[in-house]
Amino acid sequence: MTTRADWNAWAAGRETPRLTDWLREISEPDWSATVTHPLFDALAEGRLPGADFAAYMLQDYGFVDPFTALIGHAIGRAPSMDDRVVLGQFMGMLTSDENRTFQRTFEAFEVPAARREAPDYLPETLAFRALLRDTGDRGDYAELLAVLVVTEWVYLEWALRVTRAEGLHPLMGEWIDLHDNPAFQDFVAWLRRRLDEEAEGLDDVAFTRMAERFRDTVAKERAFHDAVMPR
Ligand SMILES: Cc1ncc(CO)c(N)n1
Repeated sequence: MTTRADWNAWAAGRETPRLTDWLREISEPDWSATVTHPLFDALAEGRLPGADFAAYMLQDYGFVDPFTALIGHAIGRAPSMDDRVVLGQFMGMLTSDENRTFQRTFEAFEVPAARREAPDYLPETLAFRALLRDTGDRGDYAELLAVLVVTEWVYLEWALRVTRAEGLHPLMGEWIDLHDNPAFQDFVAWLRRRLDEEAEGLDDVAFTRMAERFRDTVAKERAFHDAVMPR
């Protein structure tokens, strides 16, 4: 399912095959389950209680920490200054605007300092953190890109998909804005293009490792959002 031969067979039957389209397809049904997750509809339609939004954001901040480190690894392992510039600019946004959205959310919904400092991470959050750390420590550049393509493309897709309620809480609106704005769309397009390119030069073992990493990341996305969905 994840070999270069599988990809070649898939590509042979298509006019304009893209590696990242194939990766997405072999990651079903988890991909679509994440993009269409009811958590995002509840959030956008103003049906997610503030305390549940804050609880989700607290778990997600546990994602963002090793995710930021992973981008650092990607900047270090990138083959060119061009790539470092794009990744560095994304890192800048993440550690300024996005980081402040988290801080303001914790303040607005009165997450106690003790919970912010020592969050009770769900098993699914811990599993995602472990994947991000492992990829950051051991992954080659294509694997790092695979994780980035999943995490950012999935967020772009749900953010473009949802319908916002009028009078939505500004912080929930901000969370959507961070993931559907034109600069973010450009970044996701760049990530996809770079992974499409980098995969061409991989040997068979590295290719499968990259594709497995992509599928595993999608599975982690689905499990994380299932776990943070209030029931
Ligand atoms: C779990 C998760 N995946 C992706 C993103 C987007 O970076 C996020 N904030 N959280």
